[in-house]
Amino acid sequence: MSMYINSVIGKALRVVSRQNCDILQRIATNSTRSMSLVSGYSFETLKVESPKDYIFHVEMNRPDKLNAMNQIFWKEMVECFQKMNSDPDCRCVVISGAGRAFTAVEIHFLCSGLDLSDAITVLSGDKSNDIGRAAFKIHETIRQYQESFTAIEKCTKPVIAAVHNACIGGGIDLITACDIRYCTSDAWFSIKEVDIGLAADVGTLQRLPKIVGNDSLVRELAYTGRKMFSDEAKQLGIVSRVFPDKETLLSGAVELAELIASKSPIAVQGTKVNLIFSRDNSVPVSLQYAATWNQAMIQSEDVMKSAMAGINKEKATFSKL
Ligand SMILES: CC/C=C\C=C\CC(=O)SCCNC(=O)CCNC(=O)[C@H](O)C(C)(C)COP(=O)(O)OP(=O)(O)OC[C@H]1O[C@@H](n2cnc3c(N)ncnc32)[C@H](O)[C@@H]1OP(=O)(O)O
Repeated sequence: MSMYINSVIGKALRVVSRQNCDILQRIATNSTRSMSLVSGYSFETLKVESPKDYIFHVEMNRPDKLNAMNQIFWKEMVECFQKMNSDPDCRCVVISGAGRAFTAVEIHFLCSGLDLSDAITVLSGDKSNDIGRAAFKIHETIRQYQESFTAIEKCTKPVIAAVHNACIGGGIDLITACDIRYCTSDAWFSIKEVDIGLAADVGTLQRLPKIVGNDSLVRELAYTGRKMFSDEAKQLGIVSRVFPDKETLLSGAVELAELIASKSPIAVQGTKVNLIFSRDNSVPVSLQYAATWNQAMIQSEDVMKSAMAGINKEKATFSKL
């Protein structure tokens, strides 16, 4: 019994001393950090800033083209989210679009990096271009584009999509890979692929039905490409909050990110991993996975810290992960 008490006291002391180190470290960081680009995150199509401790704001940054997604974007998304995944200074991400629209995918880069007219040539049976080889190449490209949004799911830090104005085609693929979606009242959504003669192929058809839980409506939207406005998106649960304008949207998203980032990163990231696992697996298999996950994670110092903070009505701070 005394061994147990000693170990609890020992653990608690270690927790408190690390808490103090954390606080000092945070004060030091705060005094030097300016609200600017995060170093090491230099991209052409994405701007990454840190508005608050542990919060990263990724802004799609091609405002002149309404944040159309070009080849550089597809590549940079993977690099950026992989980097944030292993960055201990990042605990929660907000993604938004610069300028007047969230995103309107650039149609020139469909089909194996060719522009649309090249693609049409291939599809109309250009004999100089073997169909089998072209298909393999296109397959590879589509898989790469899929990875650009799967990278959002693979990043264990929660990602909040802040959508204003147009969210078209690939924009919906992107936001359905995010954890939480907020939008402005002027936001509208369109599964536009059908209008360019395509079945959506980078995530919408796979993820949206699991978000919405209304199969009939998903089919209606996907077969017609019709605009869905923010009130309908909210009613369906595609977005969880609607804000009057972009400014309030972004501050609402950052506020939510701050709350998430104040929790144990072990708990938050474990929750994301388990939610995604459960979405893709049966309840019994997912329960088994959760037990295996927590047989290790429950031993984290964060559990003790959280419990003590709760008892003492204090705010816990957690070491970097
Ligand atoms: C493997 C496949 C992976 C992904 C597949 C995804 C499929 C899709 O995303 S399908 C959807 C494709 N996108 C569209 O159909 C949207 C096309 N754009 C529009 O309909 C309009 O631009 C608008 C969004 C309704 C806005 O209209 P408006 O306000 O009149 O602005 P514009 O003058 O049209 O645009 C301003 C500027 O942006 C450029 N731009 C807009 N959309 C695209 C785009 N999709 N691709 C490339 N560029 C785009 C537009 O050309 C203008 O540029 P300028 O240089 O000023 O001319």
